[in-house]
Amino acid sequence: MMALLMDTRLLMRKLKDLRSLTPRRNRVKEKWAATRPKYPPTTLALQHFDATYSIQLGQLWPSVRVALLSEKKYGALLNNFSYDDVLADLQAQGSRDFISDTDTQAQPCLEHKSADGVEEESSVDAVKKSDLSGQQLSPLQLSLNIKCAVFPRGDITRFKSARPDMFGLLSYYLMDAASVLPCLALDVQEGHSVLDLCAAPGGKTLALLQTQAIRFLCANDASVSRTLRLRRVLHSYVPKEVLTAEKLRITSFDGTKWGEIERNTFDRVLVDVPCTADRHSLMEDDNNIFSKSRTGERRGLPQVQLELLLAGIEAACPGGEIVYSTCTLSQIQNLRVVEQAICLAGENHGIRLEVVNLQPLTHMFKKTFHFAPDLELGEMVIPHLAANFGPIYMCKLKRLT
Ligand SMILES: C[S@@+](CC[C@H](N)C(=O)[O-])C[C@H]1O[C@@H](n2cnc3c(N)ncnc32)[C@H](O)[C@@H]1O
Repeated sequence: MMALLMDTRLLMRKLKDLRSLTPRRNRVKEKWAATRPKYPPTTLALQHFDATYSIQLGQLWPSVRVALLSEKKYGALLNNFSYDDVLADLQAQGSRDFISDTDTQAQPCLEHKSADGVEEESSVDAVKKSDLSGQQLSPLQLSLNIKCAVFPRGDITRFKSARPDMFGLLSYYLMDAASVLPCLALDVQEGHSVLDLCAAPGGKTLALLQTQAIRFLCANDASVSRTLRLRRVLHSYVPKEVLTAEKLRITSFDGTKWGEIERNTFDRVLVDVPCTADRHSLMEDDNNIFSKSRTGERRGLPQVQLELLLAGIEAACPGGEIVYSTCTLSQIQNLRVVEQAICLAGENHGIRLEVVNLQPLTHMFKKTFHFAPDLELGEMVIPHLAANFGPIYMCKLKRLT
C-alpha cells in the first residue's frame, strides 16, 4: 500500500514537471479559452437582430434569418479591361450574366417620384405625398457594360478564383451580386463626373469603372489601410492608362466633411456607408461591430450615415443624382437616415430633392434577387436560401436645386 502511494506521488510530480515543460503556445491556448467572451459578438448580433428584425420584418424574418446564417452566394463581376473574355467559360459552367438576362416584361427606365410644387412643406412629407410623375430617365444603357455572372437560383456552385491575363489583370472580381445594384441605380452616363464617397475595398468602384463612360472618378475612403486595399484592387483590374490623375483621384478624407471641401460638383454620387454589415456580424467574430468594445461606434452609426449622406448630397451638382446604400436590413440605418437627410438638406442647405423610384430596376432583376415588399423609401434585396444575396438597401435621390 505504502509503495503504491509513493508511486502515485512520483507520478504526480512527474506530471507537474512535464506541465512546466509544456510548449508556450499550449499555455497561451489555455489562457485564450479562459478569457473567451461568454457571448461572442456573433451571438450578440443574432440576439440584436432577433429582437429588432422579428418586429420589422414580421413573418419574413425566420426565412431571412436562416439565409443569413447560411453560406452566401457570390457573383463574378466581369472585368472589361481584361484581355481574357471569360464570360463564355463561366456560362459553360452554368452561370449567366444577370444584367443582360433580365425579365423581358420589365420597364427599361427609372421613374421619378416628383416633389414639385410643395416647396413650403417639409421635404419628406412632400416626397411621401408625391405620386409617380412618370418622368423618364435614360435607359440603363451604359450600365449594361457592367456584367455580373451568377449561378441559377438554388445552385450554390462556387466560382473559382480569377486568374491574371497576359498583362497581369484579373478577369473577374467576386462580390455579392446584389452590391452591383446600387451601381446600376446610379445610372452613369457618358462624360459624367462621379464621387464614390466610401469606396474601399472597391467592388462598387470597379463596377462603376466597367461602364467606361466616366470622365472623372473620385474614390474616397476614410480608412488609410482600406484605401490601400482599394488601390491594390484597382491595380489588379484596371490598366494604368485609366488610373491617371486626370481620370481618377483616390483620397482618404473623412467623408462627413466633404461638403467643406467640394460642393455642387459631381453628376453622380455613391454613398455606400459603413453599417452593421449584418451578414458579416453574424459570421465573423473578428472586426465585429457587435463586440463590446465597439458599442459606442455601433450606436453612432446612424449619425455618421446621416452626415455622410448629407455630405454626398452637397457634393452633387443641382440636377445630379445620389445613391445611398447599405448592407443592413435595419430601418434605422436605411429609411430613417434617408428621411432625415431629405429634411436637413432642405432646412440647413436649401437643397430640394426628389426620390427616384427604383421599382423598375427591381422588376428587371426579380428573377435573380428577392426584394423586400412595400418599402416606404428605397428598395432592399433580402437574403433567401434559393438566392442568398444581400442584404443590400438602396435609395436614389435627385437634386432639384
Ligand atoms: C460598406 S464599406 C464600403 C464598401 C465599398 N463601397 C465597396 O463596394 O467595396 C464602408 C466604408 O466606409 C468607410 N468609412 C467609414 N467612415 C467613413 C467616413 N467618415 N468617411 C469616408 N469613409 C468612411 C469605411 O472605411 C468602409 O471602407
